[in-house]
Amino acid sequence: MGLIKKVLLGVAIVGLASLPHVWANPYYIHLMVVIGIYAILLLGLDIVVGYIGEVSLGHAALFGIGSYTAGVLNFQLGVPFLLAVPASIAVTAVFGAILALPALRVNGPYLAMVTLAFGTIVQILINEMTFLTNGPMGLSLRKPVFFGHQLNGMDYYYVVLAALLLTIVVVNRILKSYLGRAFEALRDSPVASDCMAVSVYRYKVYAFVISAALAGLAGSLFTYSEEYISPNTYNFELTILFLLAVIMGGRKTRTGAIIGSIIIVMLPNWLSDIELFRKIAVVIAAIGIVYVAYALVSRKRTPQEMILPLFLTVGLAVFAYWIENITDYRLTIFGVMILFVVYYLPDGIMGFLRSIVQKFRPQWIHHHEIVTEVGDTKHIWAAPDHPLTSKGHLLEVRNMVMQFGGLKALNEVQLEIAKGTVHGLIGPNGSGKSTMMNVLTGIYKPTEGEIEFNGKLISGSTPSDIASEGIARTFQNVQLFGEMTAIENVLVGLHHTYRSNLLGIIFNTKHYRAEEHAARLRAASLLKFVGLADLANEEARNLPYGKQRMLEIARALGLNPSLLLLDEPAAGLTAPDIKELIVMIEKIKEHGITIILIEHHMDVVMSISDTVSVLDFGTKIAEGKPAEVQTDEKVIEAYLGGNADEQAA
Ligand SMILES: Nc1ncnc2c1ncn2[C@@H]1O[C@H](COP(=O)(O)OP(=O)(O)OP(=O)(O)O)[C@@H](O)[C@H]1O
Repeated sequence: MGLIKKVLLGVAIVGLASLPHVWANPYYIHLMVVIGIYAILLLGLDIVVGYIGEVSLGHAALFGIGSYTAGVLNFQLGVPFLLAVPASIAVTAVFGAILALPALRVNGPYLAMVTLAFGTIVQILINEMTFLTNGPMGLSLRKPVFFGHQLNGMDYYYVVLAALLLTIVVVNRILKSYLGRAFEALRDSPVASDCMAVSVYRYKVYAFVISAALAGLAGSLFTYSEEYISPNTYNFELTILFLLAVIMGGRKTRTGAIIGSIIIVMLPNWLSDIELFRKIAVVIAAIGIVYVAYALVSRKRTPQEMILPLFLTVGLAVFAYWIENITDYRLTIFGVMILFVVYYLPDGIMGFLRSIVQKFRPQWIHHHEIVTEVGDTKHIWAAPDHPLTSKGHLLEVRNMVMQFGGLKALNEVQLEIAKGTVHGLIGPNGSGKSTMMNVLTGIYKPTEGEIEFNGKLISGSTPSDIASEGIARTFQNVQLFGEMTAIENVLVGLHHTYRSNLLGIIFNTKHYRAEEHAARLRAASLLKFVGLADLANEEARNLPYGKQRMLEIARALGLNPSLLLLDEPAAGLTAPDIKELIVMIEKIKEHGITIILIEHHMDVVMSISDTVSVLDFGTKIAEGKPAEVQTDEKVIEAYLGGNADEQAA
């Protein structure tokens, strides 16, 4: 953490700690407690929404489970606060897992539906299980007692503040660790994550369970704050409110969660005082005018695009002075504000503020964490996780058939790849090369046939299991983790080198720090190997196309593969870059890594391949040394049958 951030954090903590004394009104102290509690939940919800990119409509229910676990334990069994809270966290995490395990097999709208159904069921159960929950009558309890001292509202504020600060530290550590990188990676490119041995499904479930645990913590704190809980609180509206808070605050930021929480707790209050609402509306109109002026002057938006935001913000101010009673319009105003944020601030308030700060910030303040490790040639290579035990070929593909409807993209293909060789795979467009890559890496399940790798049958295994066996790949249409930096992309490739568990990350143990340091050193070395040392801290999506291809190779090497599949690595490269690529492939081979190379640049394939196989219409038509294949009549015919010039270009 930079010095400026540390100072700001220190000031914020001192400010928050002194707030209840400055503002010693019990009503406001209670509001601040609720803000803190919701912020804890939102920090967790952001892991699901912001990081893994899924929508959960079940978080109010998880919040309710946390609340009721603490409530029931205290009310029915007299369990003290310090035991009830961890129990709530654990119970909610278990419910999170029960929800996530089946639900996360589906995506998008289906996941939203499943979580919505979960929310409804939980609310009904709380209502119906009167023997435990007291049904609609609810449960009453008192604030916790610490060492014989009954806490009052102000004491409890400090309990929640401590829980919030602790949550921020824990969430920050998780999101900066290899777990957080896995979450981000699977959102940016699920297929590449799986092929880097980061199972999309498994890490989505982890993210959901961590998020549920935080909902449990928030729920249990809420029970003690309100001293009374009833089923109606944990309804659909609350779930929507939580989602809107994350979206309005801004995803992938801790500050965004706090801003979102302040908005959803305070908005009903702001909207109940007409004078206050008028002041806020004028401020919003002023911000709207400044933003519109800025967007027009910097030519970022057209005047047509700016009409609506100008109309909405200025209209809100006019409306504020026009109405006399605000209560009837509360929901409408809330809706309009949400529309505005969703349309015009898609990255939320924090995203908007950050984009402004980024423009004016000095060079030395960085958005991403800056990596200072310097690459070193001795850290590039590591022994494969699975030593080569098989005496025969490294890879054998037997009678492979891959059928899409009536089309056989691969038809009874046999392929043998000898250890330590570069095996070229060529063929006209649509001949089945990429399909073969996808079958080998488990993205497609073959219709018929077997694949044996290092003496083990891998056909039918999942992509992440196949990657863990030591098969790495690059993609024809580059599949990087766009919002992550170059070094973070390579660190995802090194995911398999971590052994520390969640506790190791949370407590930042020596062992975990050593693992992280070793991985970073190796990632920096791999970047140096592919010529990207200077671009380590650049977001992958901002790299030129040729560099993105190089980054994919570095990321794939991070997996310590025994077999590397390169799918058109020279596409989009300039002539000097292609020369460097050839040298690089030779170096990779020198280190004992076997390579399958799909390439349309014939000069590349022919100069570095030991063996070349040729596919045409899903069938292998020739195989041999490059010189033999080049003069094979069937091959010449296959290429001339297509567009020979185009193919050989
Ligand atoms: N998911 C899919 N669904 C249906 N058809 C597919 C699918 N994937 C590939 N195909 C078809 O299979 C055939 C082989 O495609 P494939 O992409 O493997 O060829 P290729 O040799 O890699 O071509 P290129 O050099 O253009 O990348 C094509 O006819 C393609 O349309």
